[in-house]
Amino acid sequence: MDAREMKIKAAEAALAHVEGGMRLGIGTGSTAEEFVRLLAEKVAGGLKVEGVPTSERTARLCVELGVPLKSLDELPALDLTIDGADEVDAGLRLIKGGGGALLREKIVAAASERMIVIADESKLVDTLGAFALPIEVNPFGLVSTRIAIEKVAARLGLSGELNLRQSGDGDFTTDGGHHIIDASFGRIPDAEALSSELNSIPGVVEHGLFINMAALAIIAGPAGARTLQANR
Ligand SMILES: O=C(CO)[C@H](O)[C@H](O)COP(=O)(O)O
Repeated sequence: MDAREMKIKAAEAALAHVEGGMRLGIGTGSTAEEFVRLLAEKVAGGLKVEGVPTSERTARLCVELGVPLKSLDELPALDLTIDGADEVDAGLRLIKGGGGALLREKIVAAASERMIVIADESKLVDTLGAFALPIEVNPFGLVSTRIAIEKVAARLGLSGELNLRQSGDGDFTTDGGHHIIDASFGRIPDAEALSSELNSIPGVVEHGLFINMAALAIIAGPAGARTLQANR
């Protein structure tokens, strides 16, 4: 089974949690897009759901495939969000934001009664941090914000390169008009502490640590999909 087939397996298993009438948060990334494709088939077959997309990219795919969309202001309380992740640990702590949508993803997940993460098994880790942590920052005062991030990291015994994410024509800009610093800290033994320290920096808009947000993770490997439950 190749990586795409594993993503489809995870998306199929997540679809089993979707019921008619649900208000869905719809994630961003290649795994979430497999979910959108499967959801669109169900919608074409008569399933009635309304979705709130977590990015312009996901919104475009949903429109193309006929998945009905609303804004989060129109549907401020959601039943379920299905989204991918860059890393998942056994406590269902996540690193997200590889696709640059972490702010809307976190807002949408927080507005949902439940979040289910879908991923292939390459995303499952013992300790978060092999994937560089995306930190969404305001373009104003970037240098100061960067220094503040370095200080916070040093207090927690972390260090590593901070790279301002680039796209084809310059600095990457998120749907919200911000930039992303990818922080290669390596192992993050205390994700909770790093999360709250980063949240205290004014230039940090949001970061890609999702803690106590996912209720289930559906992880697909060659033998099929298995479900990990948050123990809280
Ligand atoms: O957080 C995300 C986007 O901001 C994605 O969910 C994450 O990057 C995983 O993407 P993929 O399913 O393509 O590996």
